[in-house]
Amino acid sequence: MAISAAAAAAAALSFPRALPSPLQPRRHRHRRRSAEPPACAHSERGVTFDPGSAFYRSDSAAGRDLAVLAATLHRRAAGPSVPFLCLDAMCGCGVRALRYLAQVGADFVWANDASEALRPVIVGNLSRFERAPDRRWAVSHLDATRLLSERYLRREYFDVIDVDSFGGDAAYIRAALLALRIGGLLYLTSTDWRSARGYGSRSSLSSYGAYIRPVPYPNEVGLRMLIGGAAREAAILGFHITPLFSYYAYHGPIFRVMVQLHNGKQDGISNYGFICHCKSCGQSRTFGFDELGQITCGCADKIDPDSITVVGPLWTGPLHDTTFLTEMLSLATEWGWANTIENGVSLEKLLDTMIEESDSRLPPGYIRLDEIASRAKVNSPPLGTLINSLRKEGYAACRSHIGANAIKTNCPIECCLDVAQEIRNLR
Ligand SMILES: C[S@@+](CC[C@H](N)C(=O)[O-])C[C@H]1O[C@@H](n2cnc3c(N)ncnc32)[C@H](O)[C@@H]1O
Repeated sequence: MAISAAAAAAAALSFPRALPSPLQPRRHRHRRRSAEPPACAHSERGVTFDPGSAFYRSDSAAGRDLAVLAATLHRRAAGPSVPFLCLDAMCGCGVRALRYLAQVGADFVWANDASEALRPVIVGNLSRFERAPDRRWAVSHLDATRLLSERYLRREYFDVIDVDSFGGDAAYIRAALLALRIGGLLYLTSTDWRSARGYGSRSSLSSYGAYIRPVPYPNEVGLRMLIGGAAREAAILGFHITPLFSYYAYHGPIFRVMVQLHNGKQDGISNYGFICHCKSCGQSRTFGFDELGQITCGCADKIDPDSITVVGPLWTGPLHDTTFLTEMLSLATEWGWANTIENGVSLEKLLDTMIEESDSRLPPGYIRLDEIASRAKVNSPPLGTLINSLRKEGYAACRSHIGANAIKTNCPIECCLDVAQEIRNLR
């Protein structure tokens, strides 16, 4: 493919020249903003921009809020001595790049989108916020893999890399991990719901190395497939990752995971294995690689091989980091973002549910109330009552931010059905 003059110029950019001094992050005293936002401006948490002709979904604002909160916490933890660098690898109109600049206070933000036609929109949005000579941003129009690989070869690493492609991000994970600083955050997005729901088992196998078949909690499987793909790529490179949060949004639908990169290969990959769901009894279990030959269900119908569905390998550990999410909620509260409802999402409610889901005692998957009701042959028990009853019995139980009318619990299914029947008998 011919390289345009703009692409060649962007490829030649590097941090030391783009930053005033690589060792002295600027204090951002001279921000220039236009007094008048354009007539067609959109706004997210007070930051105005023009989506122009770019692909832009206002519904995805909550996903961007979560990224900004996480990046800000990471920036605070990194301290001011090292420049904080963000890459929005597929920026569309540049809304994420803009928010990393304006809200995270990054020292430098690189906004890239393969489409050169978007240049006026991206540059317009960023330069309305900050113009030369003080500007802390650069715009390029390269294929994301090429940009990430070039930064890696120049040993110029980012603290946050945001990859928001159409479809799945699998093709970019390895290059993104290479261009990330150790300890840095990688925000991955997938809209590949066909793979997550098991309608494209061969496609999920080639993209994420996971053979996915339909199970009753496909959207959680979609998140676990994405984290598992990142865990496998990190292991290949001699690193490992941990998920800070995982977020499924109904619109799209969209799967987003924020993972942190750590140095050092683990012995094998922790929390990486298989989920087995039994259609006969409704129970799910996880299995590691060394239990592969023993995958079965303890229920009476185990003789029916068709009743068992195995998916994986994928991430079988917690979907989120409790401490990190708790800090995100505090920051959202500090900034006044927590108790507002934007595009139908309350960040407080969402983060509260995610914090509950992060309990390490909870296994993968969730059970829908209608399934409990039909197996227990009772009317659907109220969600809150069922959760409280299970907790009283000593089990971990909570709502799922993924399945609206479902619970996550470590209570075995038969016991869960007994509890549901007791609730109904008491009414
Ligand atoms: C889902 S949109 C990005 C939306 C944007 N991140 C937001 O939050 O509004 C995906 C963008 O990726 C760009 N794109 C697709 N493939 C790319 C590639 N290989 N490298 C760089 N950009 C790419 C498209 O031009 C498109 O603007």
